[in-house]
Amino acid sequence: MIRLNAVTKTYAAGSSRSHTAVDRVTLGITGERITVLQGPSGSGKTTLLSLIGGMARPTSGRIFFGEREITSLPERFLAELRRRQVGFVFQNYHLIRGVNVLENVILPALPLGEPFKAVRRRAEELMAQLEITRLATLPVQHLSGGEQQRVAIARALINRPSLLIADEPTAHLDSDLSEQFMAIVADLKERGHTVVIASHDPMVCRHRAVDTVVSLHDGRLATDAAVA
Ligand SMILES: Nc1ncnc2c1ncn2[C@@H]1O[C@H](COP(=O)(O)OP(=O)(O)OP(=O)(O)O)[C@@H](O)[C@H]1O
Repeated sequence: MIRLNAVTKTYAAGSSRSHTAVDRVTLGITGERITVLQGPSGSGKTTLLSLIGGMARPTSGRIFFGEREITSLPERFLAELRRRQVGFVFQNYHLIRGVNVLENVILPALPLGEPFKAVRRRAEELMAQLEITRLATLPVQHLSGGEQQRVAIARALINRPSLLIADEPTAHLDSDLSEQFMAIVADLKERGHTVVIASHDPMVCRHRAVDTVVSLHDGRLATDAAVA
């Protein structure tokens, strides 16, 4: 479903602060699978996720989303692709402060014009699965880190994205909720979605639903091992 061909991302290219975060990575992420990116802090996991999800452009190399090359698509097309096809769970959540939990979950669905009742029902189902129903009317800034993380997960799933990207999604969850997150993504996979997770969490890397673990070191791919 997603192919990266010799993709490099250099921040501040051409300046004295230039830093290559992703270095000539060639990677195929096939549909209906869960892929985990692992690697030490600073190895380029977040940068690689943002390239895969069309949030960042490579300095060189080519990226294909399905049959479509997205390497140099104009921003408005990339934004449309992200809105319709990609759900993101960011490391620091990116929730909208001053807006309650239910509204945060529902907001990404509004520009797509689906009947509000259907969106609300789906939001309520996701919130029940993630055990945040009782928080629905609270402003997000009143929540703990783990609660905010679960809101971010529900929000990422509201548009039923074909690709879910999650950056350290279990970092603030206890083991039960981490298992719950993995059960949700395993279910997404069964329903034909593709999931890419960056994680240090051994439970995530070894989870039975994970198909592929990709290791990054200094922006380079180290291994691409199938998980039994
Ligand atoms: N916007 C930026 N400008 C300059 N350098 C950056 C930028 N974003 C990331 N980097 C650098 O690129 C390298 C890779 O960062 P990245 O966040 O992709 O790593 P990571 O593996 O996700 O790390 P962590 O596990 O700590 O989140 C790091 O050395 C980081 O300092």
